[in-house]
Amino acid sequence: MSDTDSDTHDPSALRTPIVAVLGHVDHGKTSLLDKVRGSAVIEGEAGAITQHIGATAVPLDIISSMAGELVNPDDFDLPGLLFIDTPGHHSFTTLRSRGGALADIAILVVDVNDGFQPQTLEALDILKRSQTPFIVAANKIDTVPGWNPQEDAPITQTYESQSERTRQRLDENLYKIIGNLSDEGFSADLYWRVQNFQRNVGVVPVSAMTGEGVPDLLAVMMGLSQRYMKEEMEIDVAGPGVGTVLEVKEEKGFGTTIDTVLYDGTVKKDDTIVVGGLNEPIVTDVRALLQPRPLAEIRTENRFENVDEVGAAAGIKIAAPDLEDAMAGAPVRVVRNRNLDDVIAEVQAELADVAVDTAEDGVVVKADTLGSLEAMGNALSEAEIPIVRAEVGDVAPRDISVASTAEDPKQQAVLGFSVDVLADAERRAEIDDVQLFTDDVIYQLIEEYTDHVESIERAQQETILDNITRPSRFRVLKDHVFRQNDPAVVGVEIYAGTLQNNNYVVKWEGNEPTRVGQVKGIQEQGEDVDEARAGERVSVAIDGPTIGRQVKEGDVLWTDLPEKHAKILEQELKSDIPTDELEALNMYLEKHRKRDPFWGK
Ligand SMILES: Nc1nc2c(ncn2[C@@H]2O[C@H](COP(=O)(O)OP(=O)(O)OP(=O)(O)O)[C@@H](O)[C@H]2O)c(=O)[nH]1
Repeated sequence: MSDTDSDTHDPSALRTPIVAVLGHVDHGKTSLLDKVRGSAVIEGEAGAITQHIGATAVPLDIISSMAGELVNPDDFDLPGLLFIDTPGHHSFTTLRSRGGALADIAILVVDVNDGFQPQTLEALDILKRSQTPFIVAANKIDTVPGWNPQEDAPITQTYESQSERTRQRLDENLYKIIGNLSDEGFSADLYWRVQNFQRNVGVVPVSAMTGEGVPDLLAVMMGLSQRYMKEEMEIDVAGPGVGTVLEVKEEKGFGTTIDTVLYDGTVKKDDTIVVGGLNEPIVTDVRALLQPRPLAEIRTENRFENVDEVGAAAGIKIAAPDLEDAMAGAPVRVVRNRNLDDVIAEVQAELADVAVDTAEDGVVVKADTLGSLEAMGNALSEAEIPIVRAEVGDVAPRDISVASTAEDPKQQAVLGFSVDVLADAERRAEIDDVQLFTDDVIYQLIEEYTDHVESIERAQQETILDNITRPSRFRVLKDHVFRQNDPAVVGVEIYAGTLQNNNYVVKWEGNEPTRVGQVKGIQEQGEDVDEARAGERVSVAIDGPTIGRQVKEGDVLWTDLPEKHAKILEQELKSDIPTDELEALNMYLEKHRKRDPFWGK
């Protein structure tokens, strides 16, 4: 960093970049956060890192001592990094600010052995959509066979301590990850080869277990923030605070509180704030600003410490009246010296931004936060599942009532993402026959619902199939005439399809079909059966013809398919009938269409 740069900006006016951690389950998000926090505590001795509500602030000097020579504090004027404590893309989608992601920068954790997994792709999709710069932590390098661990060392030093073979194994896995990133449209490389972090994604090999590569990770994040995000970090330190609700929580002695990440300005005790609520913006006065007590004092009666003022970026618990309807993911704005109506309008505009498109008919969707509701909206729209109502909150009886009025049984469903189902809602669902789906992973939730839709569709098809005449083609066997007529009884072999009792039978002469009679019984080896399938030889009683006249030995006969049935079979049930039946159907259609090209269309 040049001197001129640091001269022109007052360092106190730059806020801490907010960092979020994403990745597939078990790839090590929590461990990596713990490692950074744990190392920071050791490096900084007591009190150097500050525990916020929902976040941990690691100041620049601590980062510098953790990263060693990789981070020279004189090169930076950003105050450090603020790590959001809840990993995963769920919290990431919750953490939004004016139309974008609240996190300024993200770490995508990928298990170096496991590689890309479904939630890695989901996380990438979210990062792409929100245009959040990110780096990839290729985690668990210590599990590469033959690994020689170097506690907390930078990656170059670690590399030098590995055997040729081990290094090769690691490299292979790293290049696989780089290839996967490229498949998803991100040009990526090992971080030390990346010149422009705005254009290329840097991959940092790390171990959350041994701390190897953690110095590199911190250095890259500091560098990236300082170089490309400094302007966005400039805030009006004394200005009215702006933040996002992380969580709405009941707190003994304080009533309903909102855990908030403040990303601009300050919030003070007694400030009037506007908070996004379920029905309308909530206007209230800050009664208390609460921070967790430092670790050493955690045993005291009171878990929180009262403060008079907080500046961005910070995680803070706000206690104020009337917060019951506050929504996680909703905006929080301090009014201070401004027109209240203007601030309310700003909050309303932000809420309108995340409104999910609803249709006349569709499923009911509930989610725990505004951001996750929006993510559900996107995912459902991609899956072409219409939504009739989308709201933040637990599944309540009135959601069931709405779902129960859907005409299409497939839409008599409630999809709840990361929410609870209230007991009376569950009872109501049972009575009203409304299907409830809840999950903490969006794609799984959608999969459960589409499976359900498919099973309904299958059942519908099966009912149709039960009521439809099935095609068949069969031959009257030579020397198997057991009775001439009233009814005629003959041995037949089914070539294709299914011959069923009571089917009418047709014979083609040239292009002309003639109905010759009706099946009045099928016997297989002396036993009465309802149908005979392709390949089987059975004896059939046919009421109508006399053998030797309308029907002769060796004749090929067909089930007489009503035109309407032929049409349904061809247009809707093709994939539901066996191949041989389809073959019989096609031959039958072809015969008819020689005569009348529009038959069965
Ligand atoms: N050997 C090794 N194990 C690791 C490393 N990082 C994480 N693990 C282990 O991998 C498992 C999953 O780690 P977590 O940190 O819980 O993973 P996560 O991504 O936070 O998982 P969820 O929060 O469940 O999504 C744990 O058993 C960790 O001990 C690493 O670098 N090396």
